Amino acid sequence: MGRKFVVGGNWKMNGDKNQINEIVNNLKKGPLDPNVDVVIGVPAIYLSYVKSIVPENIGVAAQNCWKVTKGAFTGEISPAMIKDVGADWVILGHSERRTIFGEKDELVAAKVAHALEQGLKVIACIGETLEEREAGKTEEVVFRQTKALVPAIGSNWDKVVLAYEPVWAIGTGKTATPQQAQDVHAALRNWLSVNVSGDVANAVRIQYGGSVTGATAKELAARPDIDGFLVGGASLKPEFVDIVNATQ
Ligand SMILES: O=C[C@H](O)COP(=O)(O)O
Repeated sequence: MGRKFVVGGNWKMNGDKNQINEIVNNLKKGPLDPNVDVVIGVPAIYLSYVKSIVPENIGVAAQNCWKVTKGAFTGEISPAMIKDVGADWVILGHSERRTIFGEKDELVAAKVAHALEQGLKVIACIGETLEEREAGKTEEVVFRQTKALVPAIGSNWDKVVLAYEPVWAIGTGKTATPQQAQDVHAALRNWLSVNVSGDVANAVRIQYGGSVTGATAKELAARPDIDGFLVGGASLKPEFVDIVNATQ
């Protein structure tokens, strides 16, 4: 069976109730391809609100969480809390968490392990910086980031979506070419077949993220190892529907 296309909208730190109503109304209007999994990553403070207005067929994700259930961690939220308000996904290891907030591979892995243990599904992000790409280190970097996740994921690969997001393409308007993205996705799948298993490599969905728009989505989606997108800026706009429907 083929891999089901999965499109995430990562709103980042954007939106207020008015804008959220507009985005959700637009998603309701769609129409959204029923053969695509859609997940929206919303600011933590709006998780409950979004859950109360969004149709059941759209998944809701937190954009981060901490690595234990509860305790003295001011400002953090736990996977248990995310589940308690009805959301069942979390985005972890986003490059903005890694670069702005200094999250290292080990911390991302600990968060992934705990989120999975608590029953959340995880969009785990990896990707190289421009400097790393120009130094020819793209594969080295994404393999290192993925390797750190392997023990954290264990036998839960069916609850994980990998998001390959080259940092130089995020929010820059500079989308990776379909071939650049396909090459990294194929290399990742090959790495997984050698280091995890052939079954996991075949089944895991790998999203591309980085300046995806309604105009660029179709060509990217046509590549064999691109199984969906993680969309930032365009997920706040009506064109998100076109991105969801890119395989039609
Ligand atoms: O999580 C989404 C990515 O950071 C992509 O963001 P962008 O589509 O605004 O480039």
